[in-house]
Amino acid sequence: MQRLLLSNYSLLEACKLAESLEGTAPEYVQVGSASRLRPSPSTFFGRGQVEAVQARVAATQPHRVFVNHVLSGVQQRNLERALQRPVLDRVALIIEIFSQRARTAEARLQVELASLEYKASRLVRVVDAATGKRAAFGLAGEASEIVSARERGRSGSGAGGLGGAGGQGESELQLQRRRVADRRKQLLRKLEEVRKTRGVQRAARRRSGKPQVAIVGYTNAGKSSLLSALSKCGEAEAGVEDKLFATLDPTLRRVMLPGSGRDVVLSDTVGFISDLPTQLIEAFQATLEEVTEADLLLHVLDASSPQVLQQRAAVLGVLRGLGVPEARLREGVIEVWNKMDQLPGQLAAGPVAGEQQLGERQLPPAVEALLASDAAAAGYRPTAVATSVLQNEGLSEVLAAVESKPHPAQQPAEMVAVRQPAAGAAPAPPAKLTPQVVLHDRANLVALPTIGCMVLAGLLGYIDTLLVTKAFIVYIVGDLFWLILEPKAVPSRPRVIIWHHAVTFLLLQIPLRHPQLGRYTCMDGLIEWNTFFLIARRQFPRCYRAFNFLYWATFYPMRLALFPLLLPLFWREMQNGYAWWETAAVMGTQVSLCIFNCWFLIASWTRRR
Ligand SMILES: Nc1nc2c(ncn2[C@@H]2O[C@H](COP(=O)(O)OP(=O)(O)OP(=O)(O)O)[C@@H](O)[C@H]2O)c(=O)[nH]1
Ligand SMILES: [Mg+2]
Repeated sequence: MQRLLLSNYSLLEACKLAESLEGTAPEYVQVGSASRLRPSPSTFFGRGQVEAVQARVAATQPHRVFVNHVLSGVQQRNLERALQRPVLDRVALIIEIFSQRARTAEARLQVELASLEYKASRLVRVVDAATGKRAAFGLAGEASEIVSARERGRSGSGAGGLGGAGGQGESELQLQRRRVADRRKQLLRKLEEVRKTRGVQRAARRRSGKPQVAIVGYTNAGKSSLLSALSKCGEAEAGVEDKLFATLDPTLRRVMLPGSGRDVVLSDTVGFISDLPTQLIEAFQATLEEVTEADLLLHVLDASSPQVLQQRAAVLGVLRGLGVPEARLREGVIEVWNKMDQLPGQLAAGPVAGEQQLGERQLPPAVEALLASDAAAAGYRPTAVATSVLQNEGLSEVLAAVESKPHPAQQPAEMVAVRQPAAGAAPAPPAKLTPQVVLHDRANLVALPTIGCMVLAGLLGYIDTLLVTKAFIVYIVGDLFWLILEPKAVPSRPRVIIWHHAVTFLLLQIPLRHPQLGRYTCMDGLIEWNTFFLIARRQFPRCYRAFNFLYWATFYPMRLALFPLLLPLFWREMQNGYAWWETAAVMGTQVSLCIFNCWFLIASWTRRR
């Protein structure tokens, strides 16, 4: 069993945080009040306070010590030396809780990135005094690998001499740094895929015209409970749990507004906390984009918490830090003052801070104070609703408040672009799915597999390749005219695609005259499967990963291997008594298609980057 010690900062929350670590039964020591602490740069606590903790550590023999502040690397290392135990600061503890909660691959990636960023900033050795071994802190396992090379060098100097050990130490530090940097790059790449997938899914939801409403708030305020109650999905499904950071992945549910019958999409995401580690915010960009991209925010507050005002300020701070515009904070936020049932004798559920209702009801002192301060500050005047999700009260008021908010006019789909990415991450592609594109895509989702199957059947000898050539020509001519008449039917570069179709049309004329060439043009036709995966990837965002994989798995062998391979095959065939202009047409068009494929590859890569 682990026991932890902590200093006072916000004791209640600190205890909850420490208890949130699975398998922890913490013991608390208060070494000073936050207001009176003047942090020492070397050990954070003053000498007397360190001695008090040392005495307590000697008496209780905890495995680790948790200090409920953000410590510098030096402070952490010196405290570890003084206490002879691993010391977790607030950031490390929160990251560790996140890592224990992470269930999905996406959450694990994000937590790993956060912990890597944290560790990269403090490559220090952590020693378990009890065993004398290096001990993991923060995230189990990995942390123990990252040790201070300078420390190593020093400890090795007794045996091996200063110079040699120091040099070895430095190179080891560099090695560790490089490993961290390599892994970081890898994680960023994977997370970029996640962001892209989410961006595409969001764009698809936007096209459906449903306003996006994100539930935000301090951890444990009741966000998932609200989602569960409004969407009538089960609590387990919504991830309701009485622990901090129970929710890490976004959960989306459709909810119908009773007045208009209109649907909105509600998303529940990770909860916030004061001093939320910046590493976590940056790593959770993919998840937090559900918040920054939302049309409306439902800010859930735990009205029963004595810290509710600080929590509210912390959440607003995080939202601002995420880049949510001030205008959205002023106009696009509904505050849900939850857990009203825990305030003895307090108000019945209902609006508490609508402009007319101010002061008309018996408000909890916290809300009173808030309204007074907001009135003084002027400007930030959210609609507020009091609820007790547990007792099913105030929910219809929440929906009415959502309904009353003007939703931003729907932007044209081509304007919908994913916002600025996290530092170091690549931008996701804009979603350019106009109705013209959607219609054209849908037609192709039927036509392309049909042509693809005919081509396969022709190659396997089940149907005449002349028939395949004719069907192929019908498709190419149809699509060519479609694009000439409506160039906006494709997301980009219609002229290049028109040129491609014209070249293909020309190539297909020769097997019409010489059916023996049909099997080669059938091979060319296999490419339509690749085009099908490209369009399916765009049109079925839920299956983005699968279609993306199939797209790239067929791209290289077909476009970059098969097409050039057909050049010598065509050439050999054309030696058997064809007119010179037929040879020139076949070779010229096939070379053009190879060039088109190279261009296509470069364009795809450029877009990815
Ligand atoms: N008394 C009371 N408890 C509530 C109310 N709403 C939610 N809870 C409880 O508060 C606890 C936390 O609820 P969640 O919905 O999981 O909170 P959350 O904000 O999603 O928490 P995280 O995902 O961990 O950030 C659960 O035990 C709920 O049953 C309420 O209106 N009154
Ligand atoms: Mg939750």
